[in-house]
Amino acid sequence: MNYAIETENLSKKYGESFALENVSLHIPCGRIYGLLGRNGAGKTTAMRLILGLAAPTSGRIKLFGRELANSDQSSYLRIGSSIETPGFYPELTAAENLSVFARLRGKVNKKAISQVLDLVGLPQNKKKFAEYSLGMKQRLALARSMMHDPELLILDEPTNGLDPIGIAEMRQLIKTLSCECKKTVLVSSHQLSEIEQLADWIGIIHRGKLLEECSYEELKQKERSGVRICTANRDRVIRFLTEKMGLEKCVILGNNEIEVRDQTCSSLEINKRLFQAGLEVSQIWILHSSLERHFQELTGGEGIA
Ligand SMILES: Nc1ncnc2c1ncn2[C@@H]1O[C@H](COP(=O)(O)OP(=O)(O)OP(=O)(O)O)[C@@H](O)[C@H]1O
Repeated sequence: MNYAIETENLSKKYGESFALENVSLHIPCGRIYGLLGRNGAGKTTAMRLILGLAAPTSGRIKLFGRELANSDQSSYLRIGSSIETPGFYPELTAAENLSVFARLRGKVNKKAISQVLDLVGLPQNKKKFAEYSLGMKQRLALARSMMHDPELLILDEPTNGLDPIGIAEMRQLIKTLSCECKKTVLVSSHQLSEIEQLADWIGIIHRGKLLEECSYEELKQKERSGVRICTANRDRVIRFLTEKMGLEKCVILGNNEIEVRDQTCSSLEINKRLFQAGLEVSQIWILHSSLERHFQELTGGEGIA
């Protein structure tokens, strides 16, 4: 597989603390890669290191298959990014703002500005940036990162602060950029549902460490089901399940609740055996585990968002 970005044991220390510790990322070309983690997990730090905005403490970064070397910054020209809160001039319109940033890059292509504003769905009118809604500001930030038609987009929490409709629109826009414009996208979020609906590849980062990296399909396979039992005889039921039925993965959830994560036995069978043993069950139901629980397990119970 070809990777747009590869990092090898990338670490960043601030004082004595690791913001990022031995993180090896693999972002496949042409895909949407979601970097998922709680606030402070290290997502922005990873992106800043990849973009050369901060120097790693140790580790290596490859962009488009080439090791980043101080003398050669050409790979950065192939990247567009929107990281942290991008600054715009409040008294200028969207097109005027983009024109200023284009000038900083060396050339102003009015057609490209107009095209990119169309692409992100921003009207080309006299409205000033100061009068923009948050959603429009986010779109303009995306437009700015796209102006030079980069192959790779690095977007730090692009849906932050947006309402549900704005989130859905931004998601659709990113998908269009990937599917129709063939861009590689690295996008971060602390929202599990967001990444779940957007990304083809997912990296889960927690306290500076990459806990898991896999395709969306692989992650989906980790969803598993179980059986939840509500009973006043919790301790007797759990003894029966483990000793008499040989079910190993039984977890106490509360005073009256048990979860059987062992999938060797159906809920029907469990119910029947408990009934035959005279153990009263007030409720029993099949549980389809969500990815959220998988993450909770990965992060030692903390969950994602
Ligand atoms: N310049 C800095 N100096 C000191 N500590 C920093 C600096 N930048 C980040 N950190 C610390 O590194 C850790 C990771 O921060 P980072 O911003 O990368 O997390 P994040 O996953 O992007 O979080 P958020 O979703 O809140 O933006 C945090 O503990 C943060 O306080």
